[in-house]
Amino acid sequence: MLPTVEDLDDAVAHHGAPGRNAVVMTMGALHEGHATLIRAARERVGAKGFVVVTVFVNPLQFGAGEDLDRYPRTLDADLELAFEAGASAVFAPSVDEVYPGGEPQVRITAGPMGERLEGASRPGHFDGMLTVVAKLLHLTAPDLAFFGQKDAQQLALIRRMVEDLNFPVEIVGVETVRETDGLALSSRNRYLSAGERRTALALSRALFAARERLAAQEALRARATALPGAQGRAENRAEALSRLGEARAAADAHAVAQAAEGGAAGAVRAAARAVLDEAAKAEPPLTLDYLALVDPADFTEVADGHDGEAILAVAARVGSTRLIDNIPLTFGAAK
Ligand SMILES: Nc1ncnc2c1ncn2[C@@H]1O[C@H](COP(=O)(O)OP(=O)(O)OP(=O)(O)O)[C@@H](O)[C@H]1O
Ligand SMILES: CC(C)(CO)[C@@H](O)C(=O)[O-]
Ligand code: BAL
Repeated sequence: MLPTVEDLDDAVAHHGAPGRNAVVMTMGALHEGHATLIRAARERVGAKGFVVVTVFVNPLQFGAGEDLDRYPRTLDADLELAFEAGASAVFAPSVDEVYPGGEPQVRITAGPMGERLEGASRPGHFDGMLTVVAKLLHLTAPDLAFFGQKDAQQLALIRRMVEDLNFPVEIVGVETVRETDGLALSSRNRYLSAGERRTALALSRALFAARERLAAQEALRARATALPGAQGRAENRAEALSRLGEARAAADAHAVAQAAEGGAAGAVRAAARAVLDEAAKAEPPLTLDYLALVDPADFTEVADGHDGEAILAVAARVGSTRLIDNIPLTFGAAK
């Protein structure tokens, strides 16, 4: 375990493997999601590579009234999990070690993407996050840095910072790790009572319902497009289905028109919202912060006729715990 920058420098100088240095940054309270990141890093750099795991609860990215003080700190268990998963070293500095002059005067600004969704709910969060990520990239000097897609907007902003400011590092995204019932692993899940956890399952259920709705819309679209006389406008496809006398198809005519015209985005949002609306009536209830279907490049809301990649992202509060989740979706795959 390395508590100081000097220890870290020393370890990188003596044990670092040029071209095969990796970092996994965390705020501790490690779980299987973190272990997956560490394993992915070890796999990429090989047995002779050097994998540093950082454990640091960064005050800069917490707003007033957020959970900085109660954020779980479990260093002994973290060390065990990190080394078990393949870490070469764990850098776990104090706040004074990272910010010896107090809060930094100069910071990274996340820009417009950092003001949307998580940024709108947590003003200043992404500036604080990018500032510490920039510092930790300088201190650990990695060739590769691994981040989870569970924090999709964070990952997109880090990629953007690295591109915009020419950081010499490859950013690797790792798929979200979930419990068997769908709940995305998160250190903040520890705050949940059994009842709150039941309600919190609505986040992943909403995302999965949306994914299923999209698959159904895409299947309908493929079928409608393949019908004779169905070329051209969406209504032609709907009529072509009806002409065939298919009761189901006739009933679906509107959905076909919607799907063929690219109205799938609305249907996808509605499917997720229905699950979240139900959870808002549960005991304890879920309070929705946002549900958004966004372009992965800039996190702006996608238009109704969107084709290509999108991210469906959700944030909600259950009791005093705020949770986020998201899934990637591909629109127009059935063309
Ligand atoms: N379920 C998960 N699957 C994949 N990566 C994850 C998962 N949870 C966290 N990570 C990733 O681990 C890294 C460290 O995240 P962090 O320490 O904040 O954990 P967390 O569980 O997301 O905590 P929190 O509850 O505070 O959001 C980030 O890159 C994050 O995206
Ligand atoms: C990237 C990070 C370690 C920066 O503090 C944090 O935001 C996190 O754990 O996702
Ligand atoms: N996992 C993102 C870090 C945060 O919530 O502050």
